[in-house]
Amino acid sequence: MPTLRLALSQVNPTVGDLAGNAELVRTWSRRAADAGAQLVAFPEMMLTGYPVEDLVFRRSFVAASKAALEQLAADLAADGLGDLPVVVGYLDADGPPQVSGDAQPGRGARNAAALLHSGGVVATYFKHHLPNYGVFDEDRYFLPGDALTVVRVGGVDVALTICEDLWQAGGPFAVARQAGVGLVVNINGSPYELNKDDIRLPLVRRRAAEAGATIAYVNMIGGQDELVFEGDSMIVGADGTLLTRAPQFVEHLLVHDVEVPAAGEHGADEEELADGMRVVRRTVESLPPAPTGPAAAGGVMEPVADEAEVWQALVLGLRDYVNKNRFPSVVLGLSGGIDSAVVAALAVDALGPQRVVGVSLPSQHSSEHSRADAEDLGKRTGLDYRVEPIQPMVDTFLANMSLSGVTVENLQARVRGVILMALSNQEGHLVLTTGNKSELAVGYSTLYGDSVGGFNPVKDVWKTLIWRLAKWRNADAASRGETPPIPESSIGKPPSAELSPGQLDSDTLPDYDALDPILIGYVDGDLGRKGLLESGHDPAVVDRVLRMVDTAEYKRRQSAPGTKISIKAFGRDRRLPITNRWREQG
Ligand SMILES: Nc1ncnc2c1ncn2[C@@H]1O[C@H](COP(=O)(O)OP(=O)(O)OC[C@H]2O[C@@H]([n+]3cccc(C(=O)O)c3)[C@H](O)[C@@H]2O)[C@@H](O)[C@H]1O
Ligand SMILES: Nc1ncnc2c1ncn2[C@@H]1O[C@H](COP(=O)(O)OP(=O)(O)OP(=O)(O)O)[C@@H](O)[C@H]1O
Ligand SMILES: NC(=O)CC[C@H](N)C(=O)O
Repeated sequence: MPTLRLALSQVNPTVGDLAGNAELVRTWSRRAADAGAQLVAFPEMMLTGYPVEDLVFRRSFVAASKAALEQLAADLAADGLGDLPVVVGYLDADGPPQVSGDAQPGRGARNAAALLHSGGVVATYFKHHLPNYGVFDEDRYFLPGDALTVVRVGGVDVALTICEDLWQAGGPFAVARQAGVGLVVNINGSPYELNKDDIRLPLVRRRAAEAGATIAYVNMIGGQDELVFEGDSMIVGADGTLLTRAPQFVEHLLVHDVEVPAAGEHGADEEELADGMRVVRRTVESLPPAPTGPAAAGGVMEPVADEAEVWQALVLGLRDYVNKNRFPSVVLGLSGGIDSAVVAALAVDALGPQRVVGVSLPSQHSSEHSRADAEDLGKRTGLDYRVEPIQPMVDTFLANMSLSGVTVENLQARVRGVILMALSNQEGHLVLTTGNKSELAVGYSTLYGDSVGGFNPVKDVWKTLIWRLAKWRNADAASRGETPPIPESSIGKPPSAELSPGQLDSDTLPDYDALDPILIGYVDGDLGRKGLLESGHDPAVVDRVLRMVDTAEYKRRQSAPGTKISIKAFGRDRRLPITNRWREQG
């Protein structure tokens, strides 16, 4: 059987940066060539970044993507890489003009892959299965392709496929079997969700069986607004053997020698096969010489603990949001509580302590331990720690307006928000907001107060998971002989907003140990009241919690973006009307 040395480039593109992304392809193709690769693959929509959303409707953007692809092919040849087949994702269009005012906006646009060789585009493939659920809206943007592209590379038939093609049975992988291909390259923009890697491997195995071929799966890494991509690139043999698997959340060149059956008789250039799909065949004439030595061992990355995985996802999501939007630094309020402590530790891991400003904003209700814990966090992490007392400003409001009760509670949170935004305007920091998913679910935050900010690293993290993350991060530091970043007393103390004397979260909310399972069932699991009661929850608590969730939609709709880590994050994953009289019954 012929052996082909594959290189999968698990890289971090930036949406809209066509020149920068093309440069990444050139750099990583050079690395692949230096490693002796005979075919290198890059992720879905590599040239444009992913997802590009309504940029698809910009004719100028589509034209720029196509031009960048042609230019890239020429540049690779000029770099001396003309012999190396390079598979790269990009945005194409072969339909009528795209204007968002059209009856069918975006029709004609294609989520495409190209194989570049000898200075040109040898073959293109258009994604067949378009995901249109959860965070994906690809029916809004793209037309599905109806042809499987098969390229003969060094005596092996290689089929090109894109992400969702792998998630559905039938279509390209079934056609690949009929076409007798030896290898299917699948390029991805598959966003992270906790435990998705456990689904991905069996899925790739199923498709290997369906196609009767080796599968080379390459996924991007990096943050893009609310999504973070983890990589998890891998190669699985036709018999389901996991041959190699890349680490998550880091750029990586996965190089592996695969033995693939030699291609048979060359079929017709175009023929109709199963599922109404055609096969289009192309040939790459020359290849880099077969490598003399073995490929450096790619290895098989073992899964890590859930907390470690989520921590890495949150760090990368935050780092890329800050850096790709070109913020020099971030600022957040440090209350001495667990949420702001975890966000500060994430920010320090993402950006380094010199790019994180933490501000203690004490009022007359702030306890001594809160101030001390905030200061202790500052010392442990080395961030830029500051103190800005808010009581004089709150008192000025109260001297000029007659306010009482919750209004005064919210006033304190809002004065803090004003101060953080002032520091942002004055010094250029991005404000991080710290509300966890449980608080967002029940609306336990002050609009334009503690919810103020441009990005929320823990938006999709349930409160009970916040505690687990804090404990894991501290233990991880201790195991390396480092100072744990989060003060133990911030982890142990009962949660409190400290907006009125002796206030505790438990005055208003059920304990988080009782609250979170109900919220997880209702939000992540889409259970109704009946389903929640069948799961054994107290009916009175369920009714109270569901009401809080339903009536807090207006707060969530105005909330800052934050990294998705769960199966259903607030935002695009869960779209509900704000004006809504429907309440769960019986
Ligand atoms: N449907 C709708 N569409 C648009 N806006 C709507 C609305 N319904 C109310 N509103 C507006 O929202 C206002 C009420 O919201 P808001 O001003 O936020 O105030 P509200 O939700 O009444 O109070 C905030 C609660 O969060 C607690 N809190 C605050 C800060 C931090 C923490 C924490 O521990 O993390 C907890 C605080 O103790 C208090 O119980 C209304 O006065 C109205 O202006
Ligand atoms: N005294 C304070 N000094 C600085 N920031 C504060 C202070 N109090 C609240 N904040 C900010 O407002 C956010 C909401 O905090 P709050 O104490 O009201 O409840 P929380 O959701 O339990 O958060 P945490 O666990 O961080 O205390 C905090 O995470 C912090 O960013
Ligand atoms: N870009 C895509 O087609 C992604 C869809 C796929 N179900 C995934 O999450 O991996």
